[in-house]
Amino acid sequence: MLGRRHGKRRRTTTVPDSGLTGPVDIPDAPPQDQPKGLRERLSRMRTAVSGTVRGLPKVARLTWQASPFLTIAIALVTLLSGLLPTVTAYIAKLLLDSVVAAIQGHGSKNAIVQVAAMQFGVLALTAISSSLTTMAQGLLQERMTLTIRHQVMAHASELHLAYFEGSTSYDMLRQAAQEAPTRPLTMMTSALGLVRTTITFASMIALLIAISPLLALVALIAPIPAFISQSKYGSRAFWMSFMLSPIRRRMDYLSSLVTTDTYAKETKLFGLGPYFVDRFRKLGQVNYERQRKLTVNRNVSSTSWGLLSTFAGSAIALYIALEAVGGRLTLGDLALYTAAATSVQTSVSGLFTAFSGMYENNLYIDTLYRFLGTKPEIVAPPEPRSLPSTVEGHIEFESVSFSYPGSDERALDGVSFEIRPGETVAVVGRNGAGKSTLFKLLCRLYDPTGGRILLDGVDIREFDPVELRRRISAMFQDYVTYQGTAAENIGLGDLARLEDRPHIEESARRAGASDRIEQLSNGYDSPLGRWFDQGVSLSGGEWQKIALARAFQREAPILVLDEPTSALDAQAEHDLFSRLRELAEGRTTLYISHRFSTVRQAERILLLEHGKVAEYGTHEQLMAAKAGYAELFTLQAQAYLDEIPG
Ligand SMILES: Nc1ncnc2c1ncn2[C@@H]1O[C@H](COP(=O)(O)OP(=O)(O)OP(=O)(O)O)[C@@H](O)[C@H]1O
Repeated sequence: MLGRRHGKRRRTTTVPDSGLTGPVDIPDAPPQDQPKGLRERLSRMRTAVSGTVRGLPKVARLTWQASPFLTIAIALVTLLSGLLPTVTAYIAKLLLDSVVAAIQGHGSKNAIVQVAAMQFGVLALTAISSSLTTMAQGLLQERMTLTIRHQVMAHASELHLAYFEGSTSYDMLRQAAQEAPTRPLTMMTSALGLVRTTITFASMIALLIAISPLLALVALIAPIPAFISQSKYGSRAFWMSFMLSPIRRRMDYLSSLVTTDTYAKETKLFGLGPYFVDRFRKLGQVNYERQRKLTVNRNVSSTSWGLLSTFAGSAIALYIALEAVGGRLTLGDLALYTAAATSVQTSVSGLFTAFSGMYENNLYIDTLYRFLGTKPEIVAPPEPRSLPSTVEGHIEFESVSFSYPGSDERALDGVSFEIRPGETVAVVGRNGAGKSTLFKLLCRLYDPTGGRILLDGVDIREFDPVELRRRISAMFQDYVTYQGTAAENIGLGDLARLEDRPHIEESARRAGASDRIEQLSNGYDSPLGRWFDQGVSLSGGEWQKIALARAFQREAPILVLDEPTSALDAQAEHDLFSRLRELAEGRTTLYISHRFSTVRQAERILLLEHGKVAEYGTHEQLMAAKAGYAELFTLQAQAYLDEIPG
């Protein structure tokens, strides 16, 4: 599954899908994707700004939902800390001026002490506000992560199966679950950082204007070259990260092939380890080279342009120094300007960094909201029909067709048949004939693209899907092996009886799992799976019996089993089918099997071929018809009979 998904994601690049073979490089950015001139860069920036600004209210709402108190605290502290650098610089100027005045004999020590006390106050406030910010951010992060993970889980549990099976939506879900929980706070912090820097910036400029409007203007203009270079490389960095993400994904995949227990057996068997490691190394090298070029270019460029700004700053500092010597400005003004010019310069680059961080985080948050905005496709109708607790189990398929989302092929094509209440039907057919699909439609994991399915004469879409599924006990081919105790593994089949031990033991007995469970050191309380220190590793067949027991745990009027004995030994299979008669008593039962010895025990047999019903009837009828079923049956029987002497 993992492999298939990784494959599908990579259509946008020229690299072969899986990354397991082929060139280990990524193409250069196509020219149309790189902004050409300053105007285009500015227009891109405008789009980015408006998108990001639109994202802000959502983030603010999320933060507020997580904790109104902490949100207010962070906002207040941010506003305060935006003013502090300006106040600090201004106090430094006052201190210097009062020292000079005292030296020149027309000031008092008292004034110096007063300014020094003020300076202490501001510095203390700076320290307190910074530690308050750290604390509030830490707490808010915890609460927001919890809130968002909770929302993602709750929403994912509502979504239809098809959502989980598409590669694009899978990507979205993965991002929403893994990346998004930390992003809103980072975005909020960046936004507040932006506000703080803007306040510092504006107040510094105001201070400078008070000294000299010309100086304020120069201080504003000086950082522009650095800003332009930042913007150029900033957008390249986004682009690069987009281009590199397929490479990173492939690296993750290769790494998981070598480090995950489920793959380890085969990796060793085929001697694939060194090959995968080598591919990983080569991809890593490409990744690093691209990053290195960008990082070096970005830094060389921003340093050179930055030097220009530094030069302008120094020239003005010199001008002020000369003005101070001439007595037109004070020494304090000189100190203030130097502090302000530096601060304005760092503010400009701070503004950019904060904004580019916000832009990136907003992309993740956008994904989160797109995910949370995805509507579940299989929902209850506005006024669902009520289902009696004991449905009869009369099932009818009426010209049912179905294609999987994104596929043109019909997995089911005009399928019509009827199962009488309490009847047992075996569904047979070659691989890919549509058997499992039929079961998925019956459980309403998908809706037919054509035709309808009736339960006791009512279209199943008229029921609440949750209610409908309560009437069905099912086991699919790819059943889950829960990392939990044996009792939990079975109990999860019916939440209402999760802790009903006698019932769980009875379900295990029905599935033929009880003997093995009772042998375990802690019986039903033994942990199964490798997550536990003393977890028991069961064999494939033993796990299948547990999964069967889980299906039997729910005593529903319809029983649906997809290859229930594929991993069972001959004896266990025989025992199960002997018991199935008793288990199927009074229930409509459908099972898929490739073993004709078990298939013939069903009351009726449905043969599917290429998504269509080819034959439907009793074993005797289908054998007498001497068509597809008879052929398959004879083929399998022959293989055994040939071996029987005489
Ligand atoms: N999740 C899916 N998305 C897209 N196509 C699918 C999906 N699951 C199955 N298919 C396609 O639908 C067709 C029918 O598959 P289905 O699983 O119903 O076959 P089956 O008869 O149960 O086969 P098998 O005996 O191998 O279990 C196949 O061609 C398969 O490729």
